[in-house]
Amino acid sequence: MDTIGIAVMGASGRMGRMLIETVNASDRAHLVAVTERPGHDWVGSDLGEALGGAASGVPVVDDPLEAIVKAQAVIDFTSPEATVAHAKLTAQARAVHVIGTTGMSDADIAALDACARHACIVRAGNMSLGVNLLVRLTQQVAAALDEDFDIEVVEAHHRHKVDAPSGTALMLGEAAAHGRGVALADVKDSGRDGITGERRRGDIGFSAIRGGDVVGEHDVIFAADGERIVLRHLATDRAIFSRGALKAALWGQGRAPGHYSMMSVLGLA
Ligand SMILES: NC(=O)C1=CN([C@@H]2O[C@H](COP(=O)(O)OP(=O)(O)OC[C@H]3O[C@@H](n4cnc5c(N)ncnc54)[C@H](OP(=O)(O)O)[C@@H]3O)[C@@H](O)[C@H]2O)C=CC1
Ligand SMILES: O=C(O)C1=N[C@H](C(=O)O)C[C@H](O)C1
Repeated sequence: MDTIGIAVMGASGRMGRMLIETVNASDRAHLVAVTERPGHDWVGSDLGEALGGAASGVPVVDDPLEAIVKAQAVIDFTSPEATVAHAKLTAQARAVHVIGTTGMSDADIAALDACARHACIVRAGNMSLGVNLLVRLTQQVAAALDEDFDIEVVEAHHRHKVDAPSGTALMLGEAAAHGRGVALADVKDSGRDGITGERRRGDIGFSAIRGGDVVGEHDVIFAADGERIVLRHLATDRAIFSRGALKAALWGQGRAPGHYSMMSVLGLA
């Protein structure tokens, strides 16, 4: 069977390392190059040796274009700034761009939309099957309940995470808002502190916990007088994200240009 060539951006990161393991274990894909920032210790090395093992023949480069031109799919869990820069190059190369990076601004997303006119982008704040199913369930529950049920999204992550609310929490909030037929921007309440006043009816609240090595935990709470429904996802292994990303890279092959989500990849759209 033919395998597709993958470039992993940000190879030494928590997700970069996980993606390398997942691609190396796959019989449907192989690594062609990986990137790191200019000045990083690994740049100029063989990836296998950088990881402390045998030579792999896969170079670690600091020029994203050098990696992208070799690849049929680029998997990118880096930073918003880097991801937008990569998207422009990936669109020129007409490669599939799988984006897991979170913390994107509206301007970043508009830039990705422009790139998606030329190439297939699959982007999701969470690439796991379980979370994407939870997104669908959240929308259904929100649609079935009225505003007597207050919706709160609570998330927990490791101490190194730099953005809040998490990309997943925002996906869940969007799904709840969609189920209710409102725009999240109109009802979003994040970062409560001090004398906040009473909760506004219909708001969707967000709380973020940061600590230790928590991989990712999300609760969607529907709280009414006398009862509460809690929908929960617990991630215990980053492989759930990298397996989803590889699935998206394969799904995107030969796909028309567009800005797709994991819901399409998983058949949940
Ligand atoms: N959608 C999903 O399913 C998931 C999404 N994520 C998201 O993925 C992103 C990364 O998470 P995580 O792996 O934990 O973070 P890390 O900080 O561990 O990894 C990010 C890596 O990207 C590198 N990087 C940054 N800019 C560049 C650049 N210009 N060129 C090459 N490499 C670059 C970083 O290098 P340096 O350290 O030098 O800055 C680092 O090695 C986050 O936005 C996170 O929220 C995480 C898990 C699942
Ligand atoms: O930064 C992380 O680690 C994670 N980020 C994603 C998010 O922002 O939701 C997905 C997952 O929860 C892990």
